[in-house]
Amino acid sequence: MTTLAIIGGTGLTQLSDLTIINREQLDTPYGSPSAEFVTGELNGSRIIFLARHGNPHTIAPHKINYRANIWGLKQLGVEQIIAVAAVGGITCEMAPAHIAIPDQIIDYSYGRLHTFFEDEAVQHIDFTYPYNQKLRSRLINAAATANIKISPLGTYGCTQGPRLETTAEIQRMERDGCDLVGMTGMPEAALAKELGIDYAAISVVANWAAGKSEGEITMEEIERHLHKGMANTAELLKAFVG
Ligand SMILES: CSC[C@H]1O[C@H](OP(=O)(O)O)[C@H](O)[C@@H]1O
Ligand code: HPA
Repeated sequence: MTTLAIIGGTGLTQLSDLTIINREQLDTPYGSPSAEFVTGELNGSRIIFLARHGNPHTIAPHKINYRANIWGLKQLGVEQIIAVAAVGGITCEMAPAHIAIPDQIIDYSYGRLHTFFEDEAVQHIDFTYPYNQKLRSRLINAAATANIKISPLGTYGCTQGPRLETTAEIQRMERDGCDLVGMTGMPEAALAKELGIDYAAISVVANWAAGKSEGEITMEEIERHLHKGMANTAELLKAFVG
């Protein structure tokens, strides 16, 4: 049986529907992962859960030890990852609380430890399709089963954070072709690909990106929209594993 992991981000530090079987703290050659790896049953299926920012949420996006997280999951035999990430919505379909299954990435982050291939013979992985197409299709089908409206495509732009973007930055990202903006999609997706783990993402829109609505972005609106978006995400995940 394929071992599936779910990585939770902002608004998803734990899966409330998970029946916990085991919690494991791991060390890796790359240092400590963000949190303990939680094994449990979700809708009758065995999964491993990891809180990307720690539990409680204390690790900023640029401080996450992405290599330790992905290495730890590989050590536990994980072959597939569904990553859940809060995002800002850039294009008009990506309204707050909406869910998208992105198909492309543009990486604007910098200075992150972003590869496992440093000290040995250089390896260049193919990254034409950063997200696994079969996992994406399964997520899209699961959304239909659970009757949740989603966008089946979208380009995710990964910024450095932790600050949010300026209006001009978002305008430039839109010209580049980004539909969504977040801070953690990279190097997470590329590291999974380097280790041969199938990876797909659920992007949950927390707010209109900077300059796409009146005024400034508030944490209050982010929390409100995420509350709704994460309730749908929980249903989507149950349909996906069920
Ligand atoms: C204002 S919330 C920003 C925070 O939320 C996202 O986290 P994650 O991708 O782990 O859900 C975003 O990337 C930022 O880290
Ligand atoms: O507006 C945003 N920008 C970057 N990351 C985010 N995560 C949630 N909202 C945002």
